[in-house]
Amino acid sequence: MKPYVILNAAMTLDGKIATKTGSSNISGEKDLKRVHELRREVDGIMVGINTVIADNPRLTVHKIDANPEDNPVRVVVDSKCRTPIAARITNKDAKTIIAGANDYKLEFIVSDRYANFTKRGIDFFFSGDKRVDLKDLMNYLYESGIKTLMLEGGSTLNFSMIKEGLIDEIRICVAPFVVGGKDSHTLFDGEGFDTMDEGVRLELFDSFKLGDDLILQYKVLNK
Ligand SMILES: NC(=O)C1=CN([C@@H]2O[C@H](COP(=O)(O)OP(=O)(O)OC[C@H]3O[C@@H](n4cnc5c(N)ncnc54)[C@H](O)[C@@H]3O)[C@@H](O)[C@H]2O)C=CC1
Ligand SMILES: Nc1nc(O)c(N)c(N[C@@H]2O[C@H](COP(=O)(O)O)[C@@H](O)[C@H]2O)n1
Repeated sequence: MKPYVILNAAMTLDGKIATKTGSSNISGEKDLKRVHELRREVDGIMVGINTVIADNPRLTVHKIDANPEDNPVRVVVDSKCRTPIAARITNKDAKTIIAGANDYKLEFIVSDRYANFTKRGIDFFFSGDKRVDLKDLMNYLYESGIKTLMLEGGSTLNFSMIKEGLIDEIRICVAPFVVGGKDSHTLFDGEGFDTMDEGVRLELFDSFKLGDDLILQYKVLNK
């Protein structure tokens, strides 16, 4: 079993979610409110470790009125358990689960870092050898009560999740500017598919303007 997974992201018209320097302020104010309403609705919110390092996100509901119990469980996909102890996702605002890979587990669980994390109430889940096994992780999250999960990037995790058939819905804010750059992050990076035929098919079910931005909402078809 797996949670219902909604990928939400903001990109420029040319498909970039961050520049090569990590600059990623893309959404307008109205879109950020939409994002936080979605955060309030879901049980969990998941990002890759590079997003934690680049953005130091809170991953809580903080741009609209909310109670602490509205915050989703925060999940970081972090094979080598590199999450900085001072990262905001380790604070007490919400529960946090760090998903690591088995090859790095033994060394990590005897470290002071592990003791510090567990003292802060952070939970760990290990699966896969060198990389987190995302199917296993989805099953674990579902069994832990996370029935709806918002995926908030970045590009590498987005691609692994869609390749594994784990994304059900995609909600994209397209902002009216371009930044270019072959080293910028796009909505899906990873290794990519070789041919267009292998591409994951989507069905647009809603689109609307929000402030200056355009919101596109798709169902994922061939999972
Ligand atoms: N505009 C937007 O909506 C958003 C933009 N971003 C941007 O995305 C950038 C970060 O993206 P990325 O560098 O691609 O990193 P990422 O955040 O996708 O993290 C990828 C890392 O996760 C780990 N990982 C472990 N198991 C994995 C698996 N099975 N599959 C994939 N990854 C696995 C690996 O260490 C991998 O390098 C940042 O600059 C951030 O600002 C991130 C979220 C939203
Ligand atoms: N929807 C959206 N629009 C943007 O313009 C963004 N840069 C992001 N980024 C995601 O939101 C995280 C920051 O969350 P907090 O406000 O700190 O809680 C960031 O890490 C990305 O996952 N999203």
